[in-house]
Amino acid sequence: MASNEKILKDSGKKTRSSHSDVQSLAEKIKQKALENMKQKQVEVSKEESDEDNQNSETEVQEQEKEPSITSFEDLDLVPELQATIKQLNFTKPTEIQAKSIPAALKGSDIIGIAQTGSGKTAAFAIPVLNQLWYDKLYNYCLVLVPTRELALQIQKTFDALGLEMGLKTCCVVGGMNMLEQSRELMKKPHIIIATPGRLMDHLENTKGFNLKNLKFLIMDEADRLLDLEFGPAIDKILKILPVADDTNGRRNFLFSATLTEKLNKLTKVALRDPILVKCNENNKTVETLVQSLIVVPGGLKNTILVYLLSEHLNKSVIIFTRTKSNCERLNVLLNMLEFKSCALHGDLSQQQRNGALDLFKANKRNLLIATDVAARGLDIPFVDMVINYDIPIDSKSYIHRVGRTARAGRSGKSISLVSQYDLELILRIEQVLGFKLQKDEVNKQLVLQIRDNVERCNSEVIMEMNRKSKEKKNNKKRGKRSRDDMDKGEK
Ligand SMILES: Nc1ncnc2c1ncn2[C@@H]1O[C@H](COP(=O)(O)OP(=O)(O)OP(=O)(O)O)[C@@H](O)[C@H]1O
Repeated sequence: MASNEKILKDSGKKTRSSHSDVQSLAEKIKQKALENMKQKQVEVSKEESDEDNQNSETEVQEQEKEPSITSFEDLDLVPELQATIKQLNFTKPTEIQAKSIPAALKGSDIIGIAQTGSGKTAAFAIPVLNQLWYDKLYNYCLVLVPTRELALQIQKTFDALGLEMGLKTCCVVGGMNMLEQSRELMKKPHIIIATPGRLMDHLENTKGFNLKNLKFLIMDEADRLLDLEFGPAIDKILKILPVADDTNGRRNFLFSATLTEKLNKLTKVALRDPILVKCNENNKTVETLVQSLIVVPGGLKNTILVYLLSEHLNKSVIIFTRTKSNCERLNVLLNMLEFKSCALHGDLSQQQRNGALDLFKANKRNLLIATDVAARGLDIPFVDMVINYDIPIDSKSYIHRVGRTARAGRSGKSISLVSQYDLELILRIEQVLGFKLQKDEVNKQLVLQIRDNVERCNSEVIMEMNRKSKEKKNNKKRGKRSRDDMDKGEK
């Protein structure tokens, strides 16, 4: 396992840069960003405030402030569900559960807004399963989510809560075998957890599959699903689903940590007099999360990351990057420096993605390097720390990323590596959070001493990655040429 001493020994070189230069450079960067900030009048999380300002036609009634129950026994749930709740050691309902489940059991649509790691999945799964016990219908509930990993995770939560009910669930996500999914859908599952694109594929192409029986539509990470990226698929799905306006119509639950009820896009979900349940709306992130930043002078980001990981050896850490190539590069670099890391990003096959997550969850790798595909929803109970190697471009991504730690009341830490180009983003995030992130200091001498060796390894990694991508391009060209020759041969 790498450590700063080991990396130091390998480098051998002494460095000459003075530390006060690094300090004064950081101050200069900060001043520059503040000037830019004032000059550009950067609005606080512009996309959120734009949505907030748009009038929404969705009339929402806010749930009373105090939760109406303090234990799951206060809820009129079927014994099979009470039993599995106990088996899962859910001793008492979280705030979002205590506030939203009673309203859901009474038949209301729900807009649930609560911090990351606060139990939103069970908040929607429990009322659905309780009603399913009476209705006993297949294709009963559709849960839409933005990522495949989150779909697989929510399926496990439903399976655990529905263990005593003979529940059948089906996960319909991209990157997995379409035919196998069709066969699973033909077995008439009660609960379908899906990403929008693949669900549309099945609705359009899988014979005999339809959602006419649908009684519940759940949108987890609803604000992400209502983003432009998912727009076409979501619109098509909503057009196909049974209408929500009559008394026996479809029920709707929308949940997220960063949903705002003023989203004018909510109207297309056709919510029926939804109850708005907001928990801790003033604190975007949980109190048990310690958040800080390190101002990184140019060219030192890789070194400071390695320094931090060496200072927190054996800790379970998720490192977020903005790009897949940074994700891949860091994974190769950290493994070269004898860290135990794995990568999770959208260019990997689903099998590779699932494999990386399983290795990390089983603590066979204590470092997971990921793009924002892993930012929302993933519930890995013992993540000690989140490091933003690249600062996310919007405050919502920041809130979801750091929310991968400090879950279910546990403590956690996040550190954001801030270069001179990121200071405006950080200032904007701090304005959304409502407080300044504390600034961590590093042992500059040690950082400067390991820099040469880290950067030498990094250059080797970049050369190797460039060689591989050239090889891949040449193979593609060769493949294309041989197909063209074959075509010519056939003519
Ligand atoms: N009542 C409860 N008591 C104890 N633990 C709970 C309870 N409800 C949920 N949990 C646990 O809390 C963790 C977080 O739950 P969940 O993933 O549903 O949070 P979330 O609010 O959906 O988070 P995110 O916003 O990141 O998606 C899970 O491990 C879950 O098993």
